[in-house]
Amino acid sequence: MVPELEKATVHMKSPEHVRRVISALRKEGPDKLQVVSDFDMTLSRFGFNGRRCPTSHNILDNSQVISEEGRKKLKDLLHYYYPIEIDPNRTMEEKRPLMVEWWTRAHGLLLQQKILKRDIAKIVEESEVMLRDGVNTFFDQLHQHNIPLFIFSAGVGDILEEVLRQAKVFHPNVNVMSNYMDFDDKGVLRQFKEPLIHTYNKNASVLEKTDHFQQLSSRTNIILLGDSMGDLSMADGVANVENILTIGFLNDKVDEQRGKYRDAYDVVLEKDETLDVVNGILCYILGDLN
Ligand SMILES: Nc1ccn([C@@H]2O[C@H](COP(=O)(O)O)[C@@H](O)[C@H]2O)c(=O)n1
Ligand SMILES: [Mg+2]
Repeated sequence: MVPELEKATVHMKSPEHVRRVISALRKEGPDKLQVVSDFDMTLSRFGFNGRRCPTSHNILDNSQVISEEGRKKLKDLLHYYYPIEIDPNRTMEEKRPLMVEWWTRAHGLLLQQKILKRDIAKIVEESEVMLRDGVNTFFDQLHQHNIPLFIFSAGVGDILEEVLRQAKVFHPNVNVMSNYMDFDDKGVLRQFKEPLIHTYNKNASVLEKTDHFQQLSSRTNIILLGDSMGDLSMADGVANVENILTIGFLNDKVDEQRGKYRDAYDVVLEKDETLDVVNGILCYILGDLN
């Protein structure tokens, strides 16, 4: 039904459940469907040619507008907190305060740097960010069929929006919820807007000021894409979910995290830098409409 599900990167705890959900999504059609996706390391690539690709935070951290000392401090934070973020032996409850600590300290350092709004396009242009292979097909299929795509990211909203703009995929069906920068009247970064979104609070608790999911109340079928265990709660704010297919990219510490990912996500894509499987599933669901 979806040849891409035969790829060696694909792992499913229950292929039968996956088949059943995909059939239901196809039967009910695009008018009932919405897609909820993480950004960093889900729509963007984790690595290329053996090197890590930057997250939306890293795009800023590594840029020339940050002093050498600032860059070093931001890197030190990454090296300390990232292993905690992905540690399969710690609970989310243990991780939450530490993630708040990481984001707060990193944003505090960025605030000391006099980042200008007008520099964002150049910062992104000069970065090493890469979107996953197949990203154009993904965005174009959703746009063509008026399927809403909600990008729910603990990254930096202004940066990720610019990445999408430069890739020419920021279509009107795309909405973003993320950490946005607040600039003063001279265009200098003065703070990050509330609420702070980190890896383990991507749920209805930070969506109070938006009625995005309420506006889409007839779309009770969901495809959810993520790369973290925290991403699994991104669609918790959707009422009356009928069918949900969760697809998880397992990018890092694969052997250690495999068990948890296979238990939690319907489809796990191990070290797969493409959107081939997602596109194959969408292509099947949209079937004759394509
Ligand atoms: N200072 C920081 C804080 C977080 N990160 C990474 O960003 C990712 C969050 O964005 P999503 O789009 O994936 O929600 C997360 O994986 C952190 O590792 C960072 O690079 N720097
Ligand atoms: Mg991510």
